[in-house]
Amino acid sequence: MDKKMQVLVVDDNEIDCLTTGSFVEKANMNLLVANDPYSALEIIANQEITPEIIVVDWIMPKMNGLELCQKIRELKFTITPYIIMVTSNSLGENEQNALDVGADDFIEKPIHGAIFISRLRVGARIINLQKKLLSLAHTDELTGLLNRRAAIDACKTHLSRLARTEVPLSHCLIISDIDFFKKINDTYGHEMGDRVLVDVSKRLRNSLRPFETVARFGGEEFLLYCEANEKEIKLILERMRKAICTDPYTLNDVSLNLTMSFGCVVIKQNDTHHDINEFIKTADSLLYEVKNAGRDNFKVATFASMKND
Ligand SMILES: Nc1nc2c(ncn2[C@@H]2O[C@H](COP(=O)(O)OP(=O)(O)OP(=O)(O)O)[C@@H](O)[C@H]2O)c(=O)[nH]1
Repeated sequence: MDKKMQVLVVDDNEIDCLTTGSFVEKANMNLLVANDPYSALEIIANQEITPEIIVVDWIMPKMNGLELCQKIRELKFTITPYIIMVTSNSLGENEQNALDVGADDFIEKPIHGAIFISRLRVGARIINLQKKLLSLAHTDELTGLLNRRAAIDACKTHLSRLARTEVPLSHCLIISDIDFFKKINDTYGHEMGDRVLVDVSKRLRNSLRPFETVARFGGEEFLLYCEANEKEIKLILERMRKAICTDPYTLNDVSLNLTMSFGCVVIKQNDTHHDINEFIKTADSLLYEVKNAGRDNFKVATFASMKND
């Protein structure tokens, strides 16, 4: 089931806030309340609960709704919130001003409950469309894994977390590639090749924890990112290698076995200022050492040791 839409109501008048809030709850949406624009900006900055629809009263002391709307539009969001401006001051010029500074909708006080709820639903439709687009832009259609662009974004997030942790930790970035994949396509056809890619994706995904990253990086190439030190990652990679090669891949009456090769760079806190592409390049060069040495194996090295090579 879809998660409830997060709606922030910003109004300095507590009674109006209660009335508007009751309509939000009637629309089966989750209500957040701010009695002044500064608290609203704090709630918006909170990473845990980003409001998706913001209902802003125009007339408020210190900062009015128009200014708040402008400030919100200067912020960066993954999903841009839908803003409904509310005012008792409904001259045509005001409506135009509100829309020009970035409001998506404009309604008059006193609020007509049923119409307001319908307008909240318009906002919810726009937010859901944005989510759908984002998911399409980030997902590999065949395997359902993150695609290359989303993988790079996810790695950047992991790296900035590593840079900020207080305990000494290390992370691992792995590039892995199915061995002789072209032969599978050539021998059994593209449909079997696709089936293999889907199955390999599942096996890789199941080998890491949910908060770690598994992405399809290219044709038969995958990027994985996890929290582990050198000793731990060797155990994880051996488990992964076995998960890939032990059970056969089947489609109709065809059943085949395959192997995979892995290059893994261990990243320490001191390395986090480097560009993500340097880590990817390093993992890739380790992968090609494995390919040249006969495949079906992994190679692990710290980023620092590879930089000094
Ligand atoms: N079925 C299928 N094949 C794909 C897809 N994307 C890429 N490929 C194929 O993957 C194959 C990759 O071949 P190569 O790069 O030569 O690699 P390989 O045969 O795995 O050889 P090594 O990596 O050296 O072990 C090519 O034949 C591509 O056409 C896809 O989405 N589906």
